[in-house]
Amino acid sequence: MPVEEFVAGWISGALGLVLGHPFDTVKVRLQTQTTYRGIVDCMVKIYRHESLLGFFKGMSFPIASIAVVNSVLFGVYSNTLLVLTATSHQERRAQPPSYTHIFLAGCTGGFLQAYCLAPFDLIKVRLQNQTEPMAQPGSPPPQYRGPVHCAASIFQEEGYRGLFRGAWALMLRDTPTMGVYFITYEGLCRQYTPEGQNPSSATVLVAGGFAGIASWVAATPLDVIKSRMQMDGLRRRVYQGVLDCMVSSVRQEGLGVFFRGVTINSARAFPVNAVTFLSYEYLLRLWG
Ligand SMILES: C[N+](C)(C)CCCC[C@H](N)C(=O)O
Repeated sequence: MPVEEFVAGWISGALGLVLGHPFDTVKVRLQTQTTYRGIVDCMVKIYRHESLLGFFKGMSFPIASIAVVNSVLFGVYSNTLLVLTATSHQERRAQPPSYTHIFLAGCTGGFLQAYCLAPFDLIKVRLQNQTEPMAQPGSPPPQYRGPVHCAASIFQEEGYRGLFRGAWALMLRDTPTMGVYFITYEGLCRQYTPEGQNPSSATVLVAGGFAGIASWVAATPLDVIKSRMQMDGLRRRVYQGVLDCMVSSVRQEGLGVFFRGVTINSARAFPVNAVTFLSYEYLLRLWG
């Protein structure tokens, strides 16, 4: 099995992740808390109350897990294409796979990465939602002292299954939208690249950026539900399941609830995924 896609996926994912984490924290807060009036209000409050560090809450686990998560996504995507079309990544410019195959490979990658991502994403969301300033002597300590403490408390209180809270919503979110992600990327690259050639860096940046936006716009409704399911269970359990969470969120807040965080998500998605795809393509070319 070709391994360079796995390694390239890991490194490129890590670069994108650091760049996008501050936006991600604002997004998660807007989706799950009602105290903020909008993006700017949320940013100002985080900065005043928690300093710049507040934006980087919950980042260490995603950094540690991105090795697994992004390498599974890109590695499975590329190897599924290899199975479906019998072409390796070196041959794919000359013999481009069909969009159906790209979509199917993206969905497969998305489905498997969601399983690896679920516990890490849960811990990230729980930590991002702690609004206490970090390390202030005298103030009451936050519920979770850090990622390991958070994982251990969830495990103690809710068992192994507790670590997979929201995993269903995450899988439903990522399986089709990772198909959208790769289709948009490939489609845009092909559109702006002469046949048989490699896309230019500018093309890769723009195609990657728009792939991020398109897939995140499609993913936002289930992203909101996912984040809410993950926060559920922290105190008392409110939702019975994914469907119940959808229905009661719409009843209480109207259909607009499905688009909470979509603006900040898109603003984050462009740079993150431009950098992710550029470094991914660059590394693969470097290794031949
Ligand atoms: C499928 N879904 C839209 C959820 C994600 C697509 C982009 C994934 C990327 N690592 C990022 O964090 O932006």
